[in-house]
Amino acid sequence: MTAETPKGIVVVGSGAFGTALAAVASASDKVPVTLLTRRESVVDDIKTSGRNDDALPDIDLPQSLQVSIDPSVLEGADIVLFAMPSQAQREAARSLFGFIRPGTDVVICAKGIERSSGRLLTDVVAEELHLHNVAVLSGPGFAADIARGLPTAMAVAAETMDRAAYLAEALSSPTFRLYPSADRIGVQLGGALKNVLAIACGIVEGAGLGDSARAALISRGLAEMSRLIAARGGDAETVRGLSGLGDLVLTATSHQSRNLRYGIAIGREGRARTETGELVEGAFAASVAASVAAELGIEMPITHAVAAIIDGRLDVKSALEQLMTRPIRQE
Ligand SMILES: NC(=O)C1=CN([C@@H]2O[C@H](COP(=O)(O)OP(=O)(O)OC[C@H]3O[C@@H](n4cnc5c(N)ncnc54)[C@H](OP(=O)(O)O)[C@@H]3O)[C@@H](O)[C@H]2O)C=CC1
Ligand SMILES: O=C(CO)COP(=O)(O)O
Repeated sequence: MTAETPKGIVVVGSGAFGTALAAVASASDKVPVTLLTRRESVVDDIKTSGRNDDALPDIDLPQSLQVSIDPSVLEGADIVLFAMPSQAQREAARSLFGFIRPGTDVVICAKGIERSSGRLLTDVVAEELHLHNVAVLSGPGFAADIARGLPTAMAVAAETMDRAAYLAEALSSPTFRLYPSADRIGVQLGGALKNVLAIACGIVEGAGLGDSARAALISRGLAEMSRLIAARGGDAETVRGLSGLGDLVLTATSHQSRNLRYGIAIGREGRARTETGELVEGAFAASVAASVAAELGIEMPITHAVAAIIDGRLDVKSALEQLMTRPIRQE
């Protein structure tokens, strides 16, 4: 482990996850933490009530947490967490480029793939910020649980294991434990693909297809994840970890998950809804993951079925028939 300690952490994005990460990082009082928001109302709420009720209702935030609307706070940070939705990461990086110092550790805290290009978010943000040390934090943990101080463990992957260990040490607290990894591809694709599979599990639940079908989806879904991770140059073993199996089990079974709830609504109605009503990362990831898999010649039948249902090309009944009548293969 490294003896280096950060001087300041800024979390960009005052939604549920950004607020939770800022809360847990400042609760340990190791280093000054600022939540950077775009909304004056969030600054007012946190300063007057000590809460961000829009994002995390009824959760008291640590008094030491600072909040600002001024991007120049980034100039004093050596660790910056990017906690906005996947499809907003490029735009956020572009708009903040002039404020982030060279050498800053930027950590992506979103679960997705760029929809327009199929690229990993670490590559997208590195390109916009002209940085190479862009890391990713992912794994099982609902924002409300993290902010309440319930025990949570996630993975943080960086360019080197040393850098990941430094970030894990800097961002962990007695209730939030980070495991370092050098597999940015595996950790990132695990986080993005588990959302697609959580939608599939929701469809199964909503359509009343039973718990046995859910278990089959989790298991075969993991096989899809590991194939794509390996084909993109990651370590297929990463899928057994927090950002693969861990997060898939959480989001495929907990009704706190927006992806699962979206899938349940589809399963009940028999076809996709055009409006998700809240952020559903898997609805963005499904078709791009299916296209990337097709380009690489990787079989991902569950991902393809979810993409086709969401795009309105297939109803739930036909998707199930297609999946169940595929040629029998060795597991
Ligand atoms: N919620 C959870 O339990 C968890 C979420 N995640 C991941 O975290 C990511 C964010 O999710 P979550 O926090 O739930 O989403 P929310 O919908 O709660 O919040 C998203 C936030 O992103 C901000 N935002 C959007 N675009 C930009 C931008 N260009 N620059 C700065 N801020 C921006 C919005 O700010 P504004 O209000 O100003 O519009 C909003 O506050 C997702 O990828 C999700 O998968 C990961 C683990 C747990
Ligand atoms: O990623 C999450 C928990 O690990 C949050 O899941 P949802 O985005 O489905 O709510």
